[in-house]
Amino acid sequence: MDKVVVGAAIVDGSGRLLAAQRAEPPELAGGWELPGGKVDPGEDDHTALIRECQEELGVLVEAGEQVGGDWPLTDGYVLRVWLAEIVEGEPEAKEHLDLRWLPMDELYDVRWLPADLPIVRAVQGQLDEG
Ligand SMILES: Nc1nc2c([nH]c(=O)n2[C@H]2C[C@H](O)[C@@H](COP(=O)(O)OP(=O)(O)OP(=O)(O)O)O2)c(=O)[nH]1
Repeated sequence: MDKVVVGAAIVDGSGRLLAAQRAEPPELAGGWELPGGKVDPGEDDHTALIRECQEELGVLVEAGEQVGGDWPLTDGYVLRVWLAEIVEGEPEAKEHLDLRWLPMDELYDVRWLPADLPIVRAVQGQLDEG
């Protein structure tokens, strides 16, 4: 079975998407991603999503619609992504190099990790649909 990474497409009240810049490993450092991480053994996806946002950003999020299905990553991992909004706290880069709130017309101004590009396009499409 595929191993699962969960990611949060966190959107604020102005329709901006939160992008986070990876600090490690060296081959991914500097690239931008959606906050999230690996689902622990025995943990469900939703719990992992909430936990990772708490650990990485110090915020409580509420998950909404899923964005697509299983997005392929390397090494037998898949990435599952949900739209999310912050219900408590201000995001801080606790584990990332930097954070940026990207308005929809600046979505591609950061160097997204390769796996994330189609996901960001899907997020944009889903937000456009309303
Ligand atoms: N969180 C996240 N990971 C992504 C994205 N795109 C992408 O290719 N990945 C890859 C990078 C990593 O190889 C893997 C996630 O691992 P991670 O290092 O964030 O997981 P983790 O926080 O649980 O940390 P660890 O247990 O490996 O220390 O998925 C994304 O948008 N968000």
